[in-house]
Amino acid sequence: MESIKVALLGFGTVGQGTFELLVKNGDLIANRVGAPLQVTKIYVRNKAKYSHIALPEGTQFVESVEDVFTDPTIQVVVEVMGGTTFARECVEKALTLGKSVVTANKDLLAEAGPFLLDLAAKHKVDLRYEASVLGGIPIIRTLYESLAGNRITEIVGILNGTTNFILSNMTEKGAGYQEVLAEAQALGYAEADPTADVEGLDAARKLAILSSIAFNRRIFFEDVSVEGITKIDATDIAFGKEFGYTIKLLGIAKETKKGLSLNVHPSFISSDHPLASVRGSYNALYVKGNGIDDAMFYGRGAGSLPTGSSIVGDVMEVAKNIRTHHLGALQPFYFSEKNLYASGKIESSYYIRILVDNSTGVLAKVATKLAEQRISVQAVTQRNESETTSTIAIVTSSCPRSYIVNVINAFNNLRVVREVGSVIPIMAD
Ligand SMILES: NC(=O)C1=CN([C@@H]2O[C@H](COP(=O)(O)OP(=O)(O)OC[C@H]3O[C@@H](n4cnc5c(N)ncnc54)[C@H](OP(=O)(O)O)[C@@H]3O)[C@@H](O)[C@H]2O)C=CC1
Ligand SMILES: N[C@@H](CC=O)C(=O)O
Repeated sequence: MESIKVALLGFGTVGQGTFELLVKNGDLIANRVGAPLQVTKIYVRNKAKYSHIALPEGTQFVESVEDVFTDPTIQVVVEVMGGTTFARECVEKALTLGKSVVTANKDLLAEAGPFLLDLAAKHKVDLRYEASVLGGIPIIRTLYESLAGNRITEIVGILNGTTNFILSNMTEKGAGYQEVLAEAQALGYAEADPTADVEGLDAARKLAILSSIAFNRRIFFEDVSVEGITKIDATDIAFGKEFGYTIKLLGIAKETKKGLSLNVHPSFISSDHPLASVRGSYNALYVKGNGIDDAMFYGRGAGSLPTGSSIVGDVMEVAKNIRTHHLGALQPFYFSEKNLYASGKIESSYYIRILVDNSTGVLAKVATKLAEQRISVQAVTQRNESETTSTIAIVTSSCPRSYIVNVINAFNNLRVVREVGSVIPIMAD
């Protein structure tokens, strides 16, 4: 039986996980596809870097990407380099040459996904990207196919493994931010530039990709309002625990009467909420649909083999389509013209932390400012920091974000307030 030839572009964490699975599960994969899959070429910039790796017969490293494009036997190109410039050139070229593409590149998908999907359809080839969102959790195809009969109203998720690993370790072990970030990098969870993880950009890209499918719109990274975890510190985590909350970086896309709102920001959630128990590099997505009601998808959101698992699943689907002449059958369905509601205008309860002078009546002054903005308080706690200062942590009732912006301005003008620290939305159960 003739094998289906595959090329890898890039051989880092994900490239190596993909290759390992294709080799070690080769028999099983061949049986399931109906033909063996063979990686014949792996494009890398510098072969010498990989000289310690013994490749099986029939697989070679190449240092020119043209060796892949000019090889007519290669039908599937797996792009696992990352970035949006060279990677985009390669993906466009492969599709235009009639080669199907599988990629894990959320940066590229969130920037140009709709364009690339149209290009794939035009050239009657497949573009698959399961690995671009939630690592090993099969969510793209689930939304695309299994949940296609639902009108989806909301998706809420922990979409980034690195930040979840950092926040879990800070919460459970009292670990320091920098130390845990370095560990996440060593484990292969973080992006080449981890700013994308900790500033929430990676989660925002994933939310754009998921929302495009769930809400049938062309949604891009720029449509998402983003805030990362860099301002969260141990004090907030400790106060959160006192109030019964756990901190998570959430991606939330919600249909409202005014349109779709898309937000990524740190959020307190009740410690009893199922998302609170999603720890370490695990990710999860909550989906609300008018048929399924609520469903939660959970698993490893990053790492070599989990992400490789999603890539291999996609390569197998493409290979089956090659065998059955069904390439290009999976068309994107962008048909909704609904407006985006200004993201960032989140109505919810909020946690506010302020540093104040230890003067008489300080709590009453703070309460007056809250009342003036029509904000009612659910809980409040005060902790002495020194002889002259203390921290006040407040949990408000649900109110529009604009009320919170106003009260923060008012606090900043209050002489007894030394500093307004964190302001964190609290997700309703
Ligand atoms: N790590 C993870 O858990 C996940 C990653 N992803 C995505 O998968 C993709 C790859 O990530 P990951 O494997 O972690 O990244 P790595 O940095 O580990 O690997 C990237 C590989 O691509 C190569 N590469 C980068 N740029 C070029 C280029 N211009 N020409 C040739 N080779 C290039 C690198 O080569 P060199 O060694 O020469 O730099 C390296 O081999 C990214 O899009 C990432 O966002 C998606 C889900 C999970
Ligand atoms: N850096 C990403 C990798 C997977 O997408 C993450 O931490 O989730």
